[in-house]
Order: sequence, then C-alpha cells, then structure tokens
Amino acid sequence: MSDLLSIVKERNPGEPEFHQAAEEIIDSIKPVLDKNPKYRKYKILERMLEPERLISFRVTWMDDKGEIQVNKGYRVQMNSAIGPYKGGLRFHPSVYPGILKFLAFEQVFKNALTGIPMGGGKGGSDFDPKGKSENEVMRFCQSFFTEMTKHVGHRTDVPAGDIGVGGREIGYMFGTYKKLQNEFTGVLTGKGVGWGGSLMRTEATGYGLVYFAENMLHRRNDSMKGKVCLVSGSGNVAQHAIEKILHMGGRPITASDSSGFIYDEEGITPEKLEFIKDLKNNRRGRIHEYADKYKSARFTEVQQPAAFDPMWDIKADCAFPCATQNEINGKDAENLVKNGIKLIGEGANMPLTIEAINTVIDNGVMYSPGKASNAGGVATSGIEMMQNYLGSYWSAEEVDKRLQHIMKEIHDTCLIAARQYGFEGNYMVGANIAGFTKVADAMIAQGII
Ligand SMILES: NC(=O)C1=CN([C@@H]2O[C@H](COP(=O)(O)OP(=O)(O)OC[C@H]3O[C@@H](n4cnc5c(N)ncnc54)[C@H](O)[C@@H]3O)[C@@H](O)[C@H]2O)C=CC1
Ligand SMILES: O=C(O)CCC(=O)C(=O)O
Repeated sequence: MSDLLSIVKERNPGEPEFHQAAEEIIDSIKPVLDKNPKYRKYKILERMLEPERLISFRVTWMDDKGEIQVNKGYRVQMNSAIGPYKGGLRFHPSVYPGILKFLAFEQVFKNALTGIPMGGGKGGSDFDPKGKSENEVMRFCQSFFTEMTKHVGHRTDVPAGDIGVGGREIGYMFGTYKKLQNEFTGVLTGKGVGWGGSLMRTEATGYGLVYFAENMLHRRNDSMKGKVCLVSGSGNVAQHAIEKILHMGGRPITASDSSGFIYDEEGITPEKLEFIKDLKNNRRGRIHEYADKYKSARFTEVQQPAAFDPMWDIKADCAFPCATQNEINGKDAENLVKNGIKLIGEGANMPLTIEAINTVIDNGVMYSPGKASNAGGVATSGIEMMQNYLGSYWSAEEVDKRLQHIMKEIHDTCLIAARQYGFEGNYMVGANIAGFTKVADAMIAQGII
C-alpha cells in the first residue's frame, strides 16, 4: 500500500468509499508525480485529499403525524482552485461523510474535465425520501436548506441533484433560499425551465453518457446502432441513458432499482420508457410493476448485499451502470467479460469496484470512468450557470450541441493525457491525469493556503 493511501486511511477511518476513490487516483497519478516533482513538493495530492471545508448540521422537521424527526445534513466543500464549489446533493439513508467525501473528491476531477470553471463539492442527508408524503419532503427540504443557505451562493457553492434529489426537491430548496436571502440568483442548478433552469439539464447526464460511448465506439469504427445494452437504475441518469440509446438505434433491455431488475427480451421501447418515467417520477413505485404490465419482461429480485447481480450475467454488447457506487463487483465483471461485453460506460459515480475495473481493463473491454462519461450532467449545470449569469435562455438544440461538443472534448482529453504517459486507450488513467494537472497547476499558482 502506498504511504499516502495509508495516511488517508488513518486520517479518515471507517470511510471505505473515500479510501477506494483515493486509491484509484493515487495509483494513476504516480507517473505524473514522478515526472513533475513540483506536485510532490507542493503536496498537491495530500491537499486535494483533505476537504477545504466539511459542514455538518442537524436537520429537524415534522412528519405528517406531528412527530419531530431529526436527520443529519452535510456539505463537503472539497476544492475551489478552479471555480466555485459545484456538485449534487444526495438524500439517501446510506449518506455519511465517507460517501460524500468520495463523491466530492471525484467531482473535483470531473468538473475540471468539463473545461468550465467549477470547483468540486457534494452534500446531502441520511433522509430517506422513500414513502414520504409530498408535504414531508417539502418540510424536510425547507429545513435542510435553511442551514445550507448560510454556506452557498451563486459565486460560492452551487449545489444540484443526485440520488433522491430531482426537480421537485430543487424547487423546494430554491424557494427557501430565495425567501431567506431575498434574491433570485442561480444558487442551485437543475431548476425548472420557467424559473432559471436550463433546457436539457434533466436529460444531460444520461445523454452525455451515451454520447461518450458513441465516441469510444467511433474510435474503433463502430457505433451504438444495433447494440444490445444493459442499463441499471431507473432514475434520472438511467431513464435518459435508455432514451439516448434508443435515439442512436441501440436496444436497451434492462432497468433496476434497489429491489431488483427487469429484463425485457424484446427491448425497452419509447412507450415502455414513458411507463418507467411515470412509475419513478410521478407514482414513485417499484420496478417490478414494469414486468406486471409488459409480458415480454421478467422481474428478478436481488437481495442487497448480493455476492453477484444476475443482471450483469445477461449477454449484451454494452453495459451502463447508472444506479449507485460499487454495483459491479469482481464477480459481476467476470460475468460481463465471459459474455463478451464490448463496452462499459459508467453513468453512476464509482459503480465498479477496483477489482472489477482491473478485470475489465485487463480483458480489453472499452471502459469509461464516471468522472469522464457522466460529466455531461455537471457540464450542463455549468451551462445553466452561464445562462443565469447572462440572464438569458438558450434553446434545447443549442445546449445539446454544447453538450455533445463537451463530451467529445472530454473523450479526446482523456485519450491525449493517457497517451502522454504511456497508457494508450486507458480512459480511467487519462481522466485522472487530465483532471489532476488542471487543478494542481491552479493550486500552485494560488499559493500555499
Ligand atoms: N443526476 C445527475 O445529474 C448525476 C447523477 N450521477 C450519479 O448517477 C447515479 C444515479 O443518480 P440519479 O439517477 O440522479 O438518481 P435517482 O435518485 O434519480 O435514481 C437513482 C436510481 O438508482 C437506484 N438505486 C439506488 N440505490 C440502489 C441500489 N442499492 N441498487 C440498485 N439500484 C439502486 C434507484 O432505485 C434509482 O432508480 C448516482 O451514482 C449519481 O451519483 C452522476 C452524475 C450526474
Ligand atoms: O450538476 C451538478 O452540479 C452535480 C452533478 C453531480 O452531482 C455529479 O456529477 O455527480
């Protein structure tokens, strides 16, 4: 184990997700540090691994029965070397500082790759939106953002959505900020298009993921057309990945949630996708209802944690994990390789364990890390910020054109950085190196603070 990784583990005990994210970066950055001693001299990686600020607070709210509920709230302001802190908010019972630190750390690299001046942050709460009424969600968001308002601002820190936080929650939080500050600014992204939001932000992460995959396939004179695709998750990223796969002539055959997955042998069609959107975004039901409605599909329950997930043992050309961290372990990766998978594009943040990444790369599978291939979401948040600064709105075509351009630039940047250090075709190493050098150089320029 590297010295730095042991220090990270010692300084951040009981935070395996953060250790994992740190390990991946420390390993891939080593050749850069060897070649550029200034990065070691200025202790850049050591500094990047320590949040600039970690805010932890109590969130008190009242449920529909009149009972007082207490949750934990956090914001990790990880790095502001190249711009205001930027990154999503996650509401999920698993949220604790270790998960948010891994997400914020990855966000720093991702945001640097977009070419837009944004630092990295992440936040959230252990609040579980599942089963909560509309009013309970609103009261929780209002209480959460009453505290957050003291720490954010359109030039300071601009949160957005992530797991459990979509347009509805962003609306309640924006309303709270506006009331407390008496100002209408772009303090959050993912806003409604009628009140400061950008067209295409909702679609951007999933669309960007598939644009990235299309770039990877083009490099091998191939395309998404006709590709059979496994997609996990059924939330924002998964829905729009499925939509873009369909636009590009591919055939998505799976979707999942934390209860299990559906496998539709005939493929998820645009009409069936509308059913998933309504199920998840409006009715907030479980994915098995898809199989109740469409006889071409079957539902398989998956108990968490599982030794392996049978969804990743279905034969396909491409896999797009779009649910959560570590959803593909070493055994799942072996199954994907055994079945001849050609490409794995990460839509979620860190969905592959380190063992799984090594397995797919060693077996020549095209693999893109989330910090590159899911960067379309935050890039479009950056585009929303630009529109807010200008007080202007761009058309969906304009934003989509910019998104496609950014995804191609990120794709090429990863390849160039990887090649420069002798890792031809390795998107993970390329993304880590390109993200790191951009932030590192800005940190050196700004002095030892
Ligand atoms: N929303 C965005 O713009 C971005 C999201 N991401 C990442 O994409 C992933 C999905 O996020 P969203 O779609 O925004 O969230 P979401 O809340 O809309 O959907 C999350 C989906 O994952 C499923 N899920 C959660 N835990 C699971 C588990 N243990 N097993 C199986 N399924 C599970 C949920 O059922 C749901 O379908 C997360 O890793 C997030 O960090 C990354 C970049 C941007
Ligand atoms: O749009 C944003 O600011 C955040 C997106 C995000 O949380 C992510 O990229 O993981």
